[in-house]
Amino acid sequence: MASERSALFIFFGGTGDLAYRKLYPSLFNLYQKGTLREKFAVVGTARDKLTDEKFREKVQKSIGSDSKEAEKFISHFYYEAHDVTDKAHYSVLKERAVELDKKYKLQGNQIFYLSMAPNFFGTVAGYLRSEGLVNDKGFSRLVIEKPFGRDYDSAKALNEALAQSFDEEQIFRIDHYLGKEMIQNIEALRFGNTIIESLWNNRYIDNIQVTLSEKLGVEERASYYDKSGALRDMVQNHIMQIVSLLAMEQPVAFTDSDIRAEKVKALRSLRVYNVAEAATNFVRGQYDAGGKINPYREEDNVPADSNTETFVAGKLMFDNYRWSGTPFYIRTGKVLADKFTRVDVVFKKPLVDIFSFPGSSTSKPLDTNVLTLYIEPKAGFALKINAKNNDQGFQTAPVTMEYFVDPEDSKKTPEPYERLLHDALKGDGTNFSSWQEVSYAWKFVDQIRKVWDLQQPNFPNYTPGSMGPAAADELIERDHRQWVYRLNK
Ligand SMILES: NC(=O)C1=CN([C@@H]2O[C@H](COP(=O)(O)OP(=O)(O)OC[C@H]3O[C@@H](n4cnc5c(N)ncnc54)[C@H](OP(=O)(O)O)[C@@H]3O)[C@@H](O)[C@H]2O)C=CC1
Ligand SMILES: O=C1O[C@H](COP(=O)(O)O)[C@@H](O)[C@H](O)[C@H]1O
Repeated sequence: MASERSALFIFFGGTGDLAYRKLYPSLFNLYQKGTLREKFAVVGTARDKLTDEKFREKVQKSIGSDSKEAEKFISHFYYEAHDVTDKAHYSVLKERAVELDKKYKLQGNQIFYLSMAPNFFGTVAGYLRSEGLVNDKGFSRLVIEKPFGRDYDSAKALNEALAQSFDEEQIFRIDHYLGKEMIQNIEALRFGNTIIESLWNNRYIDNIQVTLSEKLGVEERASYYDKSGALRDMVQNHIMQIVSLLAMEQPVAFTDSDIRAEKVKALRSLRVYNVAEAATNFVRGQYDAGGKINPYREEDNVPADSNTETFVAGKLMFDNYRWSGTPFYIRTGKVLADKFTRVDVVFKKPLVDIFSFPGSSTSKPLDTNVLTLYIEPKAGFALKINAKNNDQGFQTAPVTMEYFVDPEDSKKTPEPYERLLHDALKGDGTNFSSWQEVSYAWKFVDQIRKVWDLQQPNFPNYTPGSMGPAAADELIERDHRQWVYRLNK
């Protein structure tokens, strides 16, 4: 059993899709594992008028269990109809908080989870402080969903608003990719293995490829997505976080402040493109019709002339000693060939290939060594190396050494939101984005956006089930390279 933690959770947006689909089931997992037991309470808030009983019924449905344990868990849930813009009503929340703190012996510990439209984040944070909900008896932490702004300026304004009420150590900016098992494994793999970290630089690595591929379209989130696009939705946060973990130097210690410091240093050395560079190094796409899929422009809540990108590919360059000259290629998109996330680390070939030489028929040229980190759906690593084939003669052939997490063990792997809620309870910010990380990521992404906003895209330009527009292949082929994951044409 895990050690028990005590806290009051107040969810703003407590009746929303994310709360029911991810947050309450994650809390239930923490309950089953003993992190939450007796000393916790949850207040769900939204404008809808629900009784505690009705809310508990909905939570029970969301956790998909009516066991005795589930019943006990749900008895810790309460509901308060609350419009976050109604300043006067925060006193009602405060009364509830005080009452529940006493009832469950919560020692003043509070987690305020903002799971609602981001335009409310500043308002809620301000009223939590001004109306006296934030106390200094225990801890008061603010967990914030994405998106954190829509460009650097709006993110900065939001951060300044939050900073008036909460210190940086109290703010936990969610990036659910940081809660994924194999993303967390990047640090273990790099800093736990001399054979990997000693080669982890521009002398041995030719390029790194990060692919976040989605099979589904925008589904019911189109009204949000159409104002965001893939660059803001996936690149500014998830991809920039993955890239910074891949690029950073070894932290002094495995602590949140040391890791964040190294990620920030890496992001500071990321080359921020000028207009011409941004136009050359980034491509965008929007899906057309294909199979049973309608074109993006015909999705519900998408304008018929939408120029929102549903695909991005780009090349990132770090100007530092470790990475100078080694590109990081990234891509992400909706309705692509499959749902998966992977990182391919492509090593340089030996300077001299003694097994094949012009005119020789003895061996094919050596293949490239590739280390693939499979993030999802399968979790593991594979290393492609050259070996002698099993023959009388002497020919080399690529073979793969691989490790995959056993599917049975995978089922026990905590969901990202479970890990992140657990970390927030512990006060561990390692797997949350710091303001500095967010700000450098926006500064980089803003330059791409600036160029794209000036030019009309030629949309739609890719077929569902493909790996994006032809321009994504051209981007990498121009450098005489190829995507490691590609479809047979
Ligand atoms: N859903 C998802 O898969 C993901 C969501 N996110 C982020 O999580 C956050 C929540 O998303 P999601 O759950 O999908 O959103 P929903 O639209 O499903 O839920 C919004 C919630 O906010 C409440 N709300 C809206 N206006 C007010 C108000 N003035 N006062 C009080 N409550 C209000 C709504 O209830 P009511 O209308 O009754 O007030 C509802 O509970 C967003 O920031 C989103 O970007 C991030 C990643 C994935
Ligand atoms: O943050 C987001 O992520 C999801 C993809 O997450 P995953 O864990 O399923 O890979 C994406 O669909 C969504 O558009 C975006 O907002």
